[in-house]
Amino acid sequence: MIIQIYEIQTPREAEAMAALGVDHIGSVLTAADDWKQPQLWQTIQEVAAAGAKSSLIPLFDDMDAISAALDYYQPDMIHFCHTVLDAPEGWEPWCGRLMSMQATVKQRFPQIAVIRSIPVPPPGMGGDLPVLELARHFEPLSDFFLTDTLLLENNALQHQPENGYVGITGSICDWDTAARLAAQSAIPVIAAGGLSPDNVGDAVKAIAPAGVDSCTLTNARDASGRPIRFSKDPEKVARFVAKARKAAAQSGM
Ligand SMILES: O=C(O)c1ccccc1NCC(=O)[C@H](O)[C@H](O)COP(=O)(O)O
Repeated sequence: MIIQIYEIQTPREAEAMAALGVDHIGSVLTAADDWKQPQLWQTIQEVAAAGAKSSLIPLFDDMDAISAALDYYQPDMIHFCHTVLDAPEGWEPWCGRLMSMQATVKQRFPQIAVIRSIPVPPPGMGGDLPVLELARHFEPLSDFFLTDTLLLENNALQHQPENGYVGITGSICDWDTAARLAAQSAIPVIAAGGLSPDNVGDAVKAIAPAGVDSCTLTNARDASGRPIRFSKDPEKVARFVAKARKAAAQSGM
């Protein structure tokens, strides 16, 4: 069972995550014109030194900036999180262009694995969205899928926390759809979206994924109880790891 934790941006947090048993340690590049960050380079070096694997999300589509960042950071994985289904021109043309991006990454950086987020609506919503069909398009050019929660309002796509990208909602997706994706995919599927120490065990049993991922509900919280982005709560991460591994063992995974 792969344990993946996001929004690790400093060497100290990377060292702490690896010590807690986290396998994939994820970081984020928020802007194409600010992709080069020496502290993040040190963070990715720390991940490797600690024996974990680094994953990098570019929240931009500038292929030159993405290539320069991959050459500089040399992460183990690049993670693409596009919403895809919100494309004004329709999801299929946009999916084709995103597949070209993944093909370019694989050609230029064959040693870097590709994680592709697959948007999954909240429980009982968006049943007509082509989630499984979308995954079949991406599968030949991906090494991992990540199921992540796509926020909807009255079954219509609403703005995601990071516009144009699926993720960090702190809300669960439809686990039946996630389970169907895990069953149909020939590549490992990591379950994400609103996972916490309290529900990760149920998610493992419901989805039977190759891994689980968390961001919001393993973050530290401010005085008002709101999650603090880019600040992890080590005690929550430790409980998340323990509960996920216990559920995997109980399920014979
Ligand atoms: O980590 C981010 O800042 C991020 C931003 C935009 C899209 C995806 C992002 N992270 C990808 C992840 O795998 C998150 O851990 C995943 O979305 C789960 O988030 P949460 O529901 O907060 O657990």
